[in-house]
Amino acid sequence: MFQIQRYDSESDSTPDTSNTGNELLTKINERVLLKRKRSSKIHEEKTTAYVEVPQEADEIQNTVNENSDEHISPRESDLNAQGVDNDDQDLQYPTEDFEEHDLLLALPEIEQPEQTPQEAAAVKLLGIPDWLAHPIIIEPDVTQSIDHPSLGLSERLVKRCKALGIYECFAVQTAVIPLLVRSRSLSDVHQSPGDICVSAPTGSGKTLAYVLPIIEVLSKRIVTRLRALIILPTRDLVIQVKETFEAFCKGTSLKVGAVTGQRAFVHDQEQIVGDFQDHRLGGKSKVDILIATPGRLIEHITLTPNFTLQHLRFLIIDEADRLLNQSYQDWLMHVLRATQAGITSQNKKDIFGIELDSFEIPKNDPVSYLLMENFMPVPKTEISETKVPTVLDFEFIQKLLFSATLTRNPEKIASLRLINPQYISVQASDFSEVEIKYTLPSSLREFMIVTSPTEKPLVVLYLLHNFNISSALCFTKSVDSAHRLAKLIQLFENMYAQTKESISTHDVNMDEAINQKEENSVITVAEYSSDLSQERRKNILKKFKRGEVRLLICSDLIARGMDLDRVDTVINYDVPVYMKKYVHRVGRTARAGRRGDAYSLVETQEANYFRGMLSKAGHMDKVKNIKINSTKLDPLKEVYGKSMSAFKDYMTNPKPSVARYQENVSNSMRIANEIQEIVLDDEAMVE
Ligand SMILES: Nc1ncnc2c1ncn2[C@@H]1O[C@H](COP(=O)(O)OP(=O)(O)OP(=O)(O)O)[C@@H](O)[C@H]1O
Repeated sequence: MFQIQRYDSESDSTPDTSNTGNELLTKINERVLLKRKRSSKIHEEKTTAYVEVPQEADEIQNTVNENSDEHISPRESDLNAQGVDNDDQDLQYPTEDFEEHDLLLALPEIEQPEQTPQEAAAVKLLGIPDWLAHPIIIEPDVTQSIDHPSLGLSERLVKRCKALGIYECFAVQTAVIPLLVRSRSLSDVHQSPGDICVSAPTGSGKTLAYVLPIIEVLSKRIVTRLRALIILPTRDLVIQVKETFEAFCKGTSLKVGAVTGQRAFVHDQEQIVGDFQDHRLGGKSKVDILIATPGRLIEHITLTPNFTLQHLRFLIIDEADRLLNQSYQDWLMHVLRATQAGITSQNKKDIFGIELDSFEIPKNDPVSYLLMENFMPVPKTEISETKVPTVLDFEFIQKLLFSATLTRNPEKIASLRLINPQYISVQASDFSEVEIKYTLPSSLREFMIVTSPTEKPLVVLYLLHNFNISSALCFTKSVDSAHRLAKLIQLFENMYAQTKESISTHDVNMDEAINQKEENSVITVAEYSSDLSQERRKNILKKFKRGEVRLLICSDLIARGMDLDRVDTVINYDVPVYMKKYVHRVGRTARAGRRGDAYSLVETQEANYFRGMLSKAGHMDKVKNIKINSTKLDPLKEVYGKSMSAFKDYMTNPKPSVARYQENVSNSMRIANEIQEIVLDDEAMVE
């Protein structure tokens, strides 16, 4: 065994030639150096082939090449003579380079310069920040009685919860509610309340985890100001969350508003701002809590006079990973800027055209706590207690991110400028790193059925008629397929109903079947997609919730966040290409601890990909393979054949309403394709 010795400039000046260790070390160093030189030369050649080299650099390069002989290092010629690394012989280097590199060889002892804060921040950005890498793990079965003092909920709110059937807090609520309610009474007003990222499975109760504490904290307020803003990706979700807030706000004076692109802009304005002639930022807010989609929100920030986010106490980004992946993601920058309060918001002048007074100071909300505090001692309210005017204005806003598949992309997280963040993750503590990303409800059973494309509708019908399904969602890959499948199943059910009434299948009247209303079917089916008006969608959801519609055939519009508590089964008619989408779709069942089943119909050629996707997510062993023997489908085949003919008839001989539908389909297909591309991009970024 030879000894490795320190090699430094001093020992180099007085080399001990008798020391074989040092000789070896010298050789090693020189070989390393030659290799390094070779690779840098190769790299140089590669780069010069593509990159325009500045003239100066070109000249240096030429000089080196012209005088190459003079630049052969003495040590290199020695090595050449010894036959070491013959393949390096064609390389020649300037001597100065050797000297420069000598100190960096085999046993370097270089003093590391201290990282500047900027460098440290940049390094941090490259990897997952520590707080995100080490979540606070909450076991899914942790619960707490709703009136337990640790939650800090008032008697009034506890009573309201009980009236609405909430007696215990779920795990995510047990963890998050005390953090938010307690921060209200922090005695140290110089400390920011701290932002929170929450990842918890679908249906685990994330909505109430922010609804209850927001109501609790804000119900102490005296004047109406916009203090809580909840941002969601779709209109349907905005409506759903608004309804939840309204239900729990009952009995308080809190006012809840919602803005989406659904209604006229002026209607929105009238709903949220009392007076937009007289400039008093926020002074005339009509709402305490606003729920919005990002697009319409930005419109209000830019175009609605007196609409301000300066009073915000809570900023909630629900379905955060979806929102942060939106292609029009700069909404976030606008929102964060708009939250900047008072005299530091000079930049708002340029961005939003804020009016300035004669001293070049932006005209402020005359009752803004922050502004008044600059001139006089102002009484603190419970709500303003935690507000800390600091260099970064948005520090006194508590930001909360919620998702079942929270992004761990550091760049996205950085864009939120989180302050003292905590990451709370609801999952079994023995879960692996992969599973942290995709935690599914434990009450969910998952199955896959490998089948041919032509048998898929029959398999759906077989499941519906044999698997004791009372309320199901069936996901297709596009709006168009949702419509076609819904029509086909409706026709089948109408004909099936007729055969049930013991009319011979030969007597089935196709026209009658086509015109029959869905109520006459054995299983009532409806389509739910972005093709339908908001009003129609609302009605369909109502019917579904009442049990009047048993099967909803839908596009991915409903895949995220929608809470339909009756759903006992999810069918993936077309399997999703991304795991994230799979998680959200199957998460429409098995909610709030109830049981639920998910069936994925996988076409033979998709099977490998689908299995690969599940294995990559560490989820393969959770999905059971079931086989449906073709003979089991036989009893359905006769009626199915007839309904198929009726369906073809329906598609090829368009009645006026069908013609309208076909026109709609081609329009919506075009739009859907465009959207699909954006969505695919977004999802791909996440995967
Ligand atoms: N403490 C509770 N007790 C009983 N039911 C609850 C409780 N908390 C929430 N729920 C119910 O559980 C269902 C799912 O809740 P919620 O929609 O908030 O889930 P989620 O975690 O947001 O799911 P997703 O990720 O799919 O959006 C809702 O119907 C809700 O009313």
